Amino acid sequence: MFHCFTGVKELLGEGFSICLLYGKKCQDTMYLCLECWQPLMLFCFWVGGARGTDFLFKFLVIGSAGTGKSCLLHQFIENKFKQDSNHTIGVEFGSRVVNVGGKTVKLQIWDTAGQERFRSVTRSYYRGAAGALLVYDITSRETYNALTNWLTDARTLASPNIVIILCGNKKDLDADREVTFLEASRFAQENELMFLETSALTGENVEEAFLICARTILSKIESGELDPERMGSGIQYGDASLRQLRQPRGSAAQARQQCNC
Ligand SMILES: Nc1nc2c(ncn2[C@@H]2O[C@H](COP(=O)(O)OP(=O)(O)OP(=O)(O)O)[C@@H](O)[C@H]2O)c(=O)[nH]1
Repeated sequence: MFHCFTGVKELLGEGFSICLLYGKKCQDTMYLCLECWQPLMLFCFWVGGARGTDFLFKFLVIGSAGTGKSCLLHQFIENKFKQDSNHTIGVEFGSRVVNVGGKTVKLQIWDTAGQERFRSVTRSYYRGAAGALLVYDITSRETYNALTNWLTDARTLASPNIVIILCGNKKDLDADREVTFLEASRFAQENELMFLETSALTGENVEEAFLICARTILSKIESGELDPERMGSGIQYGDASLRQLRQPRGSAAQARQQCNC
C-alpha cells in the first residue's frame, strides 16, 4: 500500500496524499480523505517525497496508551516536550530527515493510538513498516506486560524482519519505577530487540532510539539482509540513491572511458 508514484510526486511536491477513489488531494494532517472520509492508508496513497534523500523508511511507534508515544515523536521532531498530550485518535504522522552512516534518510513516522478501541484502525497502518519503537512506561508494569502482544502484532502485521527498538519511557520518573532495567533488557535480548530507556520529558535517548533503529535498517540494506525493492519492505530509495543504484557498479567509469568529451 505504501507507494510513491514518481509522476504524481513530481506533480504535487512533498507531503500530499491522493485518494484512490476520487483522485483528489487529501488533508494529510487529518489522516482522512476529505472526499471519502476513509483512513488514508485504505484508500489513499501518501505521496511524501524523498527528494534529495537516499532513502525513506516507514517507522511505527507502538505500545500501550499513556506510555508517551506521541511525546517521544514530538520530542524527536520538534525537539521539545509536548505539554498536555491527549490520547491519540487513530494515528498521527510526523517526518524528519536524518543523517545516518553517511546517508540522508527521511523517516516517515506513524504514531499509533494505544487504546484498545483503535486497534483495528491502527493495525491497518502496520503494513510495510521497516522499523518500530515499541514503547512501555517504566512506571507501569501493565504496559510492560502488554509488550508481547504488541510485538506479535508488529511481526505478523508489519513484517517478520521489522527492526524494533524497545523503549522504556519516562526514565525521569525513576522513583516510581515498576520495571527494572535488567528485566527489560533480558526481555529485549530474548526477543531480539534493541533496548533503551528514554525520557520524552528531558529528551534523553530519544534521538538515539530513532537513529539506532535507522542505522540498523541501513546496515541490513548494505549487508543484503533487507531488500528495499521487495514489496512492503517499508523502504523506498530516495532520488539521490536511485541515480547511483540504477547504474551498475563501474558503469559510470566505463561510460566516462567510452565518452570522448
Ligand atoms: N514524566 C514523564 N511524563 C511523560 C513522558 N512521556 C510522556 N509523558 C506523559 O505521559 C502522558 C501520556 O503521554 P502520550 O505521549 O500522550 O502517550 P501515548 O502513548 O501517545 O498515549 P496514546 O495516544 O493514548 O496511545 C502525558 O501526560 C505525558 O505528559 C516522559 O518521558 N516523562
